[in-house]
Order: sequence, then C-alpha cells, then structure tokens
Amino acid sequence: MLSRQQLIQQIKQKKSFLCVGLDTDIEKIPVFLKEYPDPLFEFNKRIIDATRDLCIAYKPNAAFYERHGVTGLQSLIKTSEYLPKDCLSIIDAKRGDIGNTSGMYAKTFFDKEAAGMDFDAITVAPYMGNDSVIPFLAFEGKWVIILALTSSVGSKDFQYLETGNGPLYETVIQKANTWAGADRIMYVVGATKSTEFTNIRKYAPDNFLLVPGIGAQGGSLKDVCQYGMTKECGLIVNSSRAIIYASNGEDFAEAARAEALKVQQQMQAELEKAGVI
Ligand SMILES: O=c1ccn([C@@H]2O[C@H](COP(=O)(O)O)[C@@H](O)[C@H]2O)c(=O)[nH]1
Repeated sequence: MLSRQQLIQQIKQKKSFLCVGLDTDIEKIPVFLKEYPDPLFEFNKRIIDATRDLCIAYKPNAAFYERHGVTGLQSLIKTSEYLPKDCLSIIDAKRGDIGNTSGMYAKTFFDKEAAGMDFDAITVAPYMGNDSVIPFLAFEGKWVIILALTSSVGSKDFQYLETGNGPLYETVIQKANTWAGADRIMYVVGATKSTEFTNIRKYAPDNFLLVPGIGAQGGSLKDVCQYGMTKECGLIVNSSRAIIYASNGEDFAEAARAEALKVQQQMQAELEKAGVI
C-alpha cells in the first residue's frame, strides 16, 4: 500500500511517474507464451520484471482478465500478488453501484481474504453518486480514482454538459472533493484533454491525476506536464499498448523496457524542468 508521501518519494527516487498498463490481450501476446499453463500471467510477469525500475505504478484493466472467466481471474490474482510493493497497484475496473453492491466490489479488489486481491487503488465511475463511492473509501489507506474527464471521444456526451456551474466534469470533482481529501482521491483525466488540465487544477490543485491516453491514443506527455504538473508532480501517466506490445516476438519484454525507458527519460526531463527533482 502506498501513501501519498510514499508515492511522491517513489516518483523522486525513480524519476518517473509512469504507470504501465497491463491490458493483456490473449490475441496480442507472443504466440510462444501460449504454451505456458497461464499465458496472461507469464506475459505480465516478464513485463513487470523488465519495467519495474522505470515505473511507479501498474494498472491491470479488469476487462482483459474477466473476459476469460475463472482462468482470467486466476491470472489477475497471480498478477496482483506479483506486483512490486514499491509500485502503486491500480485495478482499472470502473465500478460503482448502490452502496450495498459497491461494498462487494470493494471487497473483491481490496480484501485479500475475500477474493485473493489486495490492490492499492481502484477506478470508480461516479455517475451513481456518493453512496456508490463511499464503500470504496471505507477501506482505510486505499485510493479511489474517480472518472472525471475521460480520454474517450464520447466524453463529450455527458462530461462536458453545461450544468449552469461549469461542465459536468467540474461538478464531479467539486462534489467528490467533499467525500475525501487528496490523500485518498485521485481523478482520471485523459491525456487527450490536455487543454482542460489548467481548469482541472483549479478544482483539484493537490490531487494526483491518473492520466491515460499517451501512446496508442496519441495524447501528448509534454502538454499534460505543461498544464497538469504540480510541485509534487501530481501525475501518474499510463501507457498500455504502446509499451506492452512494442514487439510480439521473443524479445517482447526487452522491447517493452526500451519503450518504457523512452517515456521515463521524457518524464525525468519534465520533472527536472518543473523543479520536482
Ligand atoms: O479515460 C480513460 C480511462 C481509462 N482508460 C484505460 O487506460 C488504458 C489505456 O490504454 P492505451 O493502450 O495506453 O491506450 C486502457 O486500459 C483504458 O481502458 C483510458 O484509456 N481512458
């Protein structure tokens, strides 16, 4: 479990705020791995071994495991156990339901004794309001990462809707700020929305932002840093496909490392420029 201070310390130590996304797709992993009893885990294990000194977080996306049923869940559980303790472990599950049901989701991903998983953080959809989010916050020390302004094209359908008090995503942040502080809540903001970061920082000056959308979705790391970085960094930037599928040959882990290193080096330059390190 990583507290806010420990996370900041890891960022300074590793000179990185990279999150490697484990969107492990059985159709995209190297063919030779399919000979192994648990190909998804074997792939993740090698990616983690190759990148752990370059990143401060890992984010398995639940969909890629759940689609396999029981075997996928086993791969996810083994992956969660294998994740390095000095990295923030984020389950990208985008859950949220009436309180009673959210409590079950929280148990699933936060309580090792319930389902074998003990993630540090979970992504949560806030659409159902406070009672859908509070059960996740009830797990002391765990992070709740609320979808604010997503990288998706469809973000315009709801998130930009004018409420009379700014766009809906602003209201989401203002309301969620009343549920817990910046030591428990982060917000998802897509790298494809870099022009909105200045505005977001008005409402979330201290919160860490989980930023997906660089790499395969084309968002700019430079722009994200220019408009979103704080004195403590305040950013966890995710890249999944661009790193983990840099090659689909025998050299896939080395290729993933080379890609992660490129991103880490850009991050180091941005941290130096902003005076974080
Ligand atoms: O707004 C959002 C929220 C979540 N995601 C997730 O992040 C990764 C991005 O993968 P890439 O391969 O780096 O594009 C993936 O798991 C998404 O489901 C997002 O992209 N945007």
